[in-house]
Amino acid sequence: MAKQANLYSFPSVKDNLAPALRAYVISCQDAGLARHNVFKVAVSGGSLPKTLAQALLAPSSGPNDEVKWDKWEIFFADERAVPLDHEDSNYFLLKQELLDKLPAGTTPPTVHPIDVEYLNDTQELADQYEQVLVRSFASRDSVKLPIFDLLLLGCGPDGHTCSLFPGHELLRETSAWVAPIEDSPKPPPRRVTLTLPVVTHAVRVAFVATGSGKKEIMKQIFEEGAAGGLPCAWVNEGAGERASWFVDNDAVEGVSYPRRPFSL
Ligand SMILES: O=C(O)[C@H](O)[C@@H](O)[C@H](O)[C@H](O)COP(=O)(O)O
Repeated sequence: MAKQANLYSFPSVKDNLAPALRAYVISCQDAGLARHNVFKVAVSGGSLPKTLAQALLAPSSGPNDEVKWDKWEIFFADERAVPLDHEDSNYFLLKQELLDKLPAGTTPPTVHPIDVEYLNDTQELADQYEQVLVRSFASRDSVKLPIFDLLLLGCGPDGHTCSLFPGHELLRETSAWVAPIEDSPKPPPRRVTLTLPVVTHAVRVAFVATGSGKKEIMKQIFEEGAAGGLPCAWVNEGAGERASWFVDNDAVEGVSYPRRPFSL
């Protein structure tokens, strides 16, 4: 049986979680660079970009602690079907929180937003984004599924991740890499998302969940496991020890699941 997902819990987001997340992301980056001289990462929306910015915009402490932005290829784990300058856009959020704040003189990462020409048709929007992945991954890694070096995901209060919601038929998607959703329970309703097989196939999957509002859902995810039917728990089951949770103590207070001391 695959080993269990790692649960790392920290007293403070700024002082402990963010530095640990930085170290983790840099180790995934360095592994990606060693494998194929590029770091392919997909990010979610929600609170993730802000925490990520806290982690990655901190000054480097030495040669082993460098974010090599010019080697990053950034994709979106899910995206809302809105223009790229819309306040609901995950691209816009990442841009505001992180990309626009890179130190002056930084060679920017390659970023792959959705093609807004197809906003009126979410199936076409998803198909076009899948083609972006095919162009980047298929010839080099695998033709069956793309293998991201890292996925950086959030966890919703209902146990969703990306735009994969509990009980939704999208969870049964087995062939598409990117799928449309028209009835997201979290607004806005029209989105595209990586599918579950793509998520569980990544080299590493990191979840970030903070605040006491996450306590109840964290109990269900970690105590009931995949049997509870929540997308986050299915990712844990599919990815096993390749999945790591970066949470603050408030989010997992009273949750029965072994915490690991953070180490790389
Ligand atoms: O576009 C989205 O809505 C997000 O990608 C979504 O999957 C998010 O990550 C979770 O809802 C957690 O959001 P919070 O981190 O804000 O709780």
